[in-house]
Amino acid sequence: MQLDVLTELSGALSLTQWLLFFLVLLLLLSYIYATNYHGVWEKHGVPGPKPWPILDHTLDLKKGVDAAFREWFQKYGDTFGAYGLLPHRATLVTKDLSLVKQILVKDFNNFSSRIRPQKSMSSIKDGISSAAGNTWRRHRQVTSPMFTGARMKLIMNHVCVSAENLTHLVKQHMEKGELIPVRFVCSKFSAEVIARVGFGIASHEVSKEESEFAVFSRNFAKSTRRKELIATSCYFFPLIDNILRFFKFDVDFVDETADNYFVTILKSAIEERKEKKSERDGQKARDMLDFFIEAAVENEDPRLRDTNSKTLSTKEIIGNSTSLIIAGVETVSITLQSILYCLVLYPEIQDKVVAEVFRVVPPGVNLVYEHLQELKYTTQVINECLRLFPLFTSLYRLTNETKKYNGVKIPKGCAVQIPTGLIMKDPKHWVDPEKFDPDRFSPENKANRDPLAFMPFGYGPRTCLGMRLALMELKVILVYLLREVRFTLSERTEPKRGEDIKLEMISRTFVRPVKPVLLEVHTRE
Ligand code: HEM
Repeated sequence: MQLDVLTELSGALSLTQWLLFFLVLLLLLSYIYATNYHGVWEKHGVPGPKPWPILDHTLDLKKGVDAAFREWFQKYGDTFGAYGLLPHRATLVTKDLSLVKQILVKDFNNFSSRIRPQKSMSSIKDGISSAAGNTWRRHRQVTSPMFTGARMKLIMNHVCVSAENLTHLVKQHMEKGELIPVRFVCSKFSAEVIARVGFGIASHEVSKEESEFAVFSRNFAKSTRRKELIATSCYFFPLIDNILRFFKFDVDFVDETADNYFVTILKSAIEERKEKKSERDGQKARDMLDFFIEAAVENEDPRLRDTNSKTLSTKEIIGNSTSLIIAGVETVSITLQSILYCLVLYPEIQDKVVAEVFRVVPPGVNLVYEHLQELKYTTQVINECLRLFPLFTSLYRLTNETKKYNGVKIPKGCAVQIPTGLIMKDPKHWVDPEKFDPDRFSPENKANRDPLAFMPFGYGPRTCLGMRLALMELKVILVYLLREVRFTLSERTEPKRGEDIKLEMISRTFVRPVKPVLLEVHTRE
């Protein structure tokens, strides 16, 4: 009977009518799919902007995420519900620090998974920053001992060698009368540090003119306009992403060539270390790879399912290694770029930092770990740069189960976005927030502020794993550079004297200057 109806219908409709019918059906299904998560916040009484069908808030966000969020915070208060800020998710956005504390610290178990604004199918998908729940705990147990204070003290000499190499490179540019391409030279430094302390690769290998390790780690996260456009479409229809990947389109924010390069060198390094493992039994780990090898088990090992075991499969070791490279190279070099930019904008602050550096580490004295604690004003300057030029402007979490916090019900599966960039400029916590003022971080001023108002490295159990290493690198390099040279702006530099720096958001994840900073450099008298 049904077959008869269909046969009759197929005869009654022309080809064009059939095509139209399927087009309307496709649009209808797309509409249902793209809006099936709307209404969550209305149901739970969380205020927020109304989404557009299919486009969610894309049109509002055209003025910039910060501008749109500021407007919505003004209208709806410190917490609002939105849609599609993360791919195909209802997203709770909050700058209410007591709710932030519940999410990042007090009820961490309900928010232990991170959600990324963009998906990657590269090796990093098997590493710590993508790991969820119990798998993340296992990864963190293996990796945390690599970044303790005692470990930093042990590896500081490697950082110093790399800092010396960078200072030499800067002086070479200076002698040729060239401007300093700050991000380029700084990423050589941070790549060299990771190569040495991570994988035991000698620094002269990395400091070679355009070494592969340095070039690939600088270009590991590579975004193009085409990729950004595709990523935006995938927000509404994540299926598009899968289809494009199936047909081998390059849509990943991680550069495939760089990923292949690192996976290849890591595979052979892991094999080599495993073979020599028995020779090193009982000896202390020399680098991060040694820590990984200690935790290495076969892919099918049942201990991989035990949260408390310190184990990783080979795939996870590779994923963690590439995650540390991607997380450790550009982050430090872009931050160093902002710090040097702030120092040239405020020469009187550069003078104060230099005075402290010479007081703590006088000429002829070798820098040691204990000196770093004494660089109090330099640390204040670094913090103020991280506040004004945060690399990551939001933290993201995924809710494991439906729960109510401070009267706000957050349903299971919803994303949470904490706009740390805006919190670090919120007049509620910061007087005259746009002003560069390192004294905000004096002990007295810090004591009067909620610690959650300053989160450049995140907060709680899932905070940045490499924070200690990053801060050590930044302080060491400032000591080495500022003892030798002075940075300035001129008519030749980028930005020129009197011009403002323009920033852009890459892969909806991190912020960096649109044009790489180029500075003048002079010998310090
Ligand atoms: C100035 C430099 C850096 C900044 C501003 C920075 C910032 C951040 C932020 C905001 C997070 C997310 C935290 C959260 O979700 O609560 C993060 C995570 C992470 N960072 Fe950093 N980071 C820096 C340098 C480094 C370095 C040098 C390394 C290692 C070599 C590193 C490794 C990681 C890892 C592995 C994670 C993921 C941790 C996890 O999921 O458990 N970072 N970082």
